[in-house]
Amino acid sequence: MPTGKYQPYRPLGLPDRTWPDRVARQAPLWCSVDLRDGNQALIEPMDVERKRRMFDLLVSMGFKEIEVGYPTASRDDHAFVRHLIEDDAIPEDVVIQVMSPIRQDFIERTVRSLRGTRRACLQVFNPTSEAQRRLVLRADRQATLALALDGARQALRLQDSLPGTELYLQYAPESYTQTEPDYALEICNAVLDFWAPRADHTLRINLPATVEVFPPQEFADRIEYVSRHLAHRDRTLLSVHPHNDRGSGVAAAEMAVLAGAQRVEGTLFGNGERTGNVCLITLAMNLFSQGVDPMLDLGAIDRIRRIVEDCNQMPVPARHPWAGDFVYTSFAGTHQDAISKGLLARQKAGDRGVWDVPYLPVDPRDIGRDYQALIRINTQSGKGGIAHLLRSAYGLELPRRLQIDFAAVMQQRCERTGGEASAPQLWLTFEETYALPRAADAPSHPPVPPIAEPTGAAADRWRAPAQDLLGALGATGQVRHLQVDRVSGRLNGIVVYLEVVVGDRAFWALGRHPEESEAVRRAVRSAARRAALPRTPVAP
Ligand SMILES: CC(=O)SCCNC(=O)CCNC(=O)[C@H](O)C(C)(C)COP(=O)(O)OP(=O)(O)OC[C@H]1O[C@@H](n2cnc3c(N)ncnc32)[C@H](O)[C@@H]1OP(=O)(O)O
Ligand SMILES: CC(C)C(=O)C(=O)O
Repeated sequence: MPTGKYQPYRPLGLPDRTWPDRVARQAPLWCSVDLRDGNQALIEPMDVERKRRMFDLLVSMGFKEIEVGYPTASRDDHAFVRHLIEDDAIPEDVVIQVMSPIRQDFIERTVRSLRGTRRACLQVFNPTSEAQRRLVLRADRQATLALALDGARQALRLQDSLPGTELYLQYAPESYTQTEPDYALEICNAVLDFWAPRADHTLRINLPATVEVFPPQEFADRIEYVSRHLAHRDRTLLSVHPHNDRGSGVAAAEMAVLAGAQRVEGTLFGNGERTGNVCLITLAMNLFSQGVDPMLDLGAIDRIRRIVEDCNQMPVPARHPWAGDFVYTSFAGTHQDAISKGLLARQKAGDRGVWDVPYLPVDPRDIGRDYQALIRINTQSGKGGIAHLLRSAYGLELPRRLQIDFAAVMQQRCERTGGEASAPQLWLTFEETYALPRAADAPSHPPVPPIAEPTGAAADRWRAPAQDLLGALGATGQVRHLQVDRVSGRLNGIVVYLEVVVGDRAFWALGRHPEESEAVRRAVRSAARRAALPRTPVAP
C-alpha cells in the first residue's frame, strides 16, 4: 500500500483538556440535516412530497431544529421551503434552518425563500482548509477570512428584509477538521465580533467534520480549544456537524459534546455524503441507554426506519446500532441461554428495577420491538435458546432434561438442513419427536385403555396411573418425571411431559389435550410408542 502518499494528522496538543473526565447528563440540542445534507447525498434527491413525509416524521419525533434545504440548489429545495411556510406546517416551537454559500445573489434568494416564517436559522459557510483555499477558492488566508466576513455582513443586512421573522445567524467554516485550528478560530471570532454588537439573538458557530480525518479524541480537543477561546461565548451556541469517514462519527460527536458543543447536526440512521453524517438515532439511543432523556421519541423505531427508508430509498443495514433487524437477536447458544435466564428473572421480579438482561443493552420493548425475534435457532444454538423460543412463542416450560434431549434433536436437524429453524418449525419438530412418532416407525399397539383417575398430592398424582397404563401397553420402563402444565395462547390446554427410563436409557414423550386425563393418556401412549424406537442414553 502506498503509505507515503498520506500524512498523519498533527495533534493540536491540549494537555489540560477537561472533556475526558466529564459524563453526559443531558441531551444536546439536536438539528436534523436529513432534508439538506442527507438529501444532497441521495441518488435521487427527495421531491416535495417525500420531503414533507420526512419533515412530519422529524417533527413527530420531537426535533426542534430542522435544516429544511439549500433553497438555491434546486426548484424542489426552494419549493419545499415555500410549501412548509405556506401550508403553515412548521410548529411554533420548531426552528427551520436553510443554508447558503457566500454569494450575494444566493444569500438573497435563500433569505427570500423564508418570507412569512416565524423563526428560522440562516447558515452561511465557506471552505477554510489550506487545500480548499488553494484549490477551490484560490484565495489566501486573508481573502478567505474576508469572504467569511462578507457572508456575515450579507446575512446580517438581510435580517431586516424579513419583517416578522426572527432570523438566527449561523456561520460554518466548512472543512474545519482540515483547517489550521488557530486560523479557524480566528475566522469564527471575526464573524462573531462582527455580529455581536449588531444582532439581537443568540449567535451560532457550527464546526463541521466535513471530512473525518482524525480520531475522535482529536476532534474533542479541537472543540474544547474553540469552546475555550470563542469570542462572545456566553451568547454563542456552539454546534458540531460530524461526518463519518473513519467510522467514528458517533464517538466524535459524543466527545465533542463533553468538550463543549451544545448542539449536534446529523441525520436519521446516518444518511449523508460518502459514509454519511453522524447518526442521531444512535446518539439519542446511547444517551437513553444510560438513563438520560434523549429528548427524541424513539418508541416506534421500526416505523421511523420504514419512513426514512422510503424517503431516502435506501435500506438501513441489519446491524445498524439500535435499529437494525438483527440488533436484538442472538443466534449463539450461550448468549441465548443468558438472555432467556435474564428475561425469566425479570419476569419473576415483576418486570421492575434496573434493566440487567445480559446481551441486551436496552429492553427492546422500549423502542417498540417484542421478544419474539430475540432468539433465532441454527447450528450455533443450544438448549437455552430453544427453550426460550418454545416458552415465548407457545408458552411451553420444558423440563431441563427434555431441553437437553430436544437440543440434540434440533442440532441434528439444523446440521442436516443447514439453515435456521423458525418457532413454528421448532414446535413441529418437537411435536413430531415427542407426541407423534411417525407412523412408519410406530409399532402396532393394542387399543389404549382408559387411564385410572389419580389420587394423592397434585404434583405426583398422575405418576401411578401413568405407570400402570405404560405396563398395560406392554412397555417396560419406569416413569421418572411427569409434569402437567396448563398452557394458554396458541396451544391452549393441558400439556404433559413424561420421562420414562428403561435400563440405562431414557426417552421423553408429550401429551396434549384440553382434558388433563386425556393429555396424560396421550403422553403415555407416545411413550409406549417411543419405547420401541432407538433410545437415547439417560441424561445426567
Ligand atoms: C460540505 C457541504 O455539504 S456544502 C453543501 C454542498 N451542497 C451542494 O453542493 C448542493 C447544492 N449545490 C448547488 O446548488 C450548486 O453547486 C451551486 C448552485 C451552489 C453552485 O453551482 P455552480 O455555480 O454551478 O458552481 P459549482 O457547483 O461548480 O461550485 C463551485 C463553485 O462554488 C464556489 N464555492 C464553493 N463553496 C462556496 C461557498 N461556501 N461560498 C462561496 N463560494 C463557494 C467554488 O469556489 C466554485 O467557484 P468557481 O466556479 O468560481 O471556481
Ligand atoms: C457546511 C457544513 C455545515 C457541512 O455541511 C459540512 O461541512 O459537511
